Amino acid sequence: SGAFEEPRMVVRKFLARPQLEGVGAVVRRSIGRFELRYFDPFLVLDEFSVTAPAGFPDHPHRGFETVTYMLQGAVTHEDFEGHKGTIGPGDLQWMTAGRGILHSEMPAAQGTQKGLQLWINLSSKQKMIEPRYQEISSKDIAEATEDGIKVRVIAGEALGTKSPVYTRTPTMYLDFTLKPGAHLRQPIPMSWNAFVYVLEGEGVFGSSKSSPVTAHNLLLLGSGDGLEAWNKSSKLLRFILVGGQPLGEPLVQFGPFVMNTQEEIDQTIDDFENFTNGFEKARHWRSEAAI
Ligand SMILES: Nc1ccc(F)c(C(=O)c2c[nH]c3ncc(Cl)cc23)c1F
Ligand SMILES: [Fe+3]
Repeated sequence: SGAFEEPRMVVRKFLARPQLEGVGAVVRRSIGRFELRYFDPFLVLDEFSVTAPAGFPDHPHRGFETVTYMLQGAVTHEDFEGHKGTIGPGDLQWMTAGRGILHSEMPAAQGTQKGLQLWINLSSKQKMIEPRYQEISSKDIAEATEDGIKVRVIAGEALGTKSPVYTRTPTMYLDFTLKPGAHLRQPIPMSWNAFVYVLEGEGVFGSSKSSPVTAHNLLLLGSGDGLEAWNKSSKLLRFILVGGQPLGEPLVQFGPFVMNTQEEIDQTIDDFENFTNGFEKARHWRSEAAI
């Protein structure tokens, strides 16, 4: 197929550096750090690394979705509704917190567990919906290969392959591995915000003349109808391409509470402290994994 009408170029690049999060866990936060507070509709992208006894003990969420994708090892999650499970290597958990979740996310095995957690904002109309989970095991994740390119379709569509994940905020989330010499052309809806996060190797993005980008770098893409990428190195290149339809709504965030007005945040804090409006079961619940 021909090149794009308007190929998206890299407009900003951030190297995500390790910082502490949870209890003793380390995350490389790219979106959500001071210099890149919100990239509508995305609130946080954490590349996390956690070794027991560290972890993410009991904490709440309201008003958005968390997408946990394991790269190595496994994490056990359990919430105040009694929903419990283990997300293993390559598995996906798409959690719609909606009106409220209280849960823990702890290492499920010895050694270092690594993965990505993306926070996607919900529209004002959807912020107080019932919590929902979409969980897909690694073997069931839609995958396609073509011309030295392998894609695992977490959300959206690529190389003619679609993910079953329902995205309340329209989102694409693609995990690409390019062999040396491979060249990718991936369409992206014109109106969506999109970024690349490099996981492994080094890649050339946007223009074939731009300089190679290495792991742990987040690339904000400018406007356009698609992304071109090249692997001009001798090693494998692995990166995620994520795009989403901007919500264009006011944002007021207080840690893991993300609403549209200060009043809604005050109400949320009140709900969490008084166990109301979706936090009822937070009154007596503690995770078994509590340290
Ligand atoms: N303090 C605090 C406050 C709010 C949180 F949501 C969290 C938290 O749970 C995480 C933040 N990044 C993450 N990456 C991966 C995983 Cl599995 C969990 C998290 C946390 F730790
Ligand atoms: Fe969480």
